Amino acid sequence: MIPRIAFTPGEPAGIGPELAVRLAGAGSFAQGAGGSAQIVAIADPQLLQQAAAQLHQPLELLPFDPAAPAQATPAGALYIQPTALATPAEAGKLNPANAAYVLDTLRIAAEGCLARRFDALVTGPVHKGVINDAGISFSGHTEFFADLAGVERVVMMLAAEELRVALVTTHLPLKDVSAAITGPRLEQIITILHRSLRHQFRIDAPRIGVCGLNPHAGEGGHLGREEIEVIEPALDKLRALGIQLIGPLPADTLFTPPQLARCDAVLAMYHDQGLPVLKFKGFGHAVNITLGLPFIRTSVDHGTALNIAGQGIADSGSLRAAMSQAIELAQLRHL
Ligand SMILES: NC(=O)C1=CN([C@@H]2O[C@H](COP(=O)(O)OP(=O)(O)OC[C@H]3O[C@@H](n4cnc5c(N)ncnc54)[C@H](O)[C@@H]3O)[C@@H](O)[C@H]2O)C=CC1
Ligand SMILES: NCC(=O)COP(=O)(O)O
Repeated sequence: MIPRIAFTPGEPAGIGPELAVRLAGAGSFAQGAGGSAQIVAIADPQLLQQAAAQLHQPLELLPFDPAAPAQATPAGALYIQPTALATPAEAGKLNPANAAYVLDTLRIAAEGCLARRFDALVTGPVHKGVINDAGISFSGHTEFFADLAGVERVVMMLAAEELRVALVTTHLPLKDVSAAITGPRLEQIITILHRSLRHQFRIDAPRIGVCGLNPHAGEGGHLGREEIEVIEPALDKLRALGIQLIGPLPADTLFTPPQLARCDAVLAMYHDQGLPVLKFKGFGHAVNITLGLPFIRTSVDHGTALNIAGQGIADSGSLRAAMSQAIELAQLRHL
């Protein structure tokens, strides 16, 4: 089976367009770890050709026909579903006029996944700020796809070699985190994480390490009571259902090698509790996976990198890893 993968390069002024060209050049999806695939870029063709010219790398854009059987993408090429920019993009210079274009590409890709025209979706980085500057409320792909698919709860998990970190809360101001950590939310998140580790990552009896929220996991209630009042009762309920949970442990204890060796995944309470550790371990080849959606979605571990956009020095390792992971998950789904 040749999976058909939708690919959105993301913010047109960021490194996404040049990473698309690098991805095509590497041809890693034609003969890569995940096997062969048909990659369909949902993007402005001129934008991709402009990036190819900047990199002095040829890029062939092949017309995408959803009615034709999926075919492996040849090295040096991408299939394209053309989507027009509102205005030409300049590397490194954000323009709110193109925010609607970015969201159009995401919507086309996700709707294609929901309609089973695509087997998975790989996203490049978007700039959340410029979309909001355009007057469109947007906090991230994760939340956008959950809304579009009509799913109440999804889980953001980033995976590098030997470390998986999932988050209870995602793009939330720190002052709102405590109130967002509720028993029902923890139960939903851990259930989705557990199910995905079993069925998508083929771990029979996953062990999940859970961070506390407060320093020293609350120090017995002297440094915060969320562990005692919310987290521990939720974990006890889930343990009674047979889920193996370690914690809540202080995050600075859980993220030590002996504790990590006991866990198949770590659940962090908020974005910057878990992701700095993951990025220290695997930045450049880690993959962001949204669990709990009705379709497979993976993404890069980095942002738009405006400071280096257009210079031809952006590392495509994480995009290639995200592509391989999506191909692998799509193939497993069809077994
Ligand atoms: N998957 C996504 O759509 C993500 C989007 N973002 C968004 O990206 C924007 C910029 O975020 P920042 O915090 O500046 O993070 P960033 O990841 O864009 O940049 C941080 C540093 O890493 C470098 N860097 C990032 N990717 C690189 C690559 N592939 N090769 C070489 N160097 C690379 C950058 O040059 C910069 O020095 C924000 O709007 C943020 O929300 C951030 C993370 C993920
Ligand atoms: N730090 C990861 C991140 O912000 C990616 O978010 P999303 O756009 O994939 O939801």
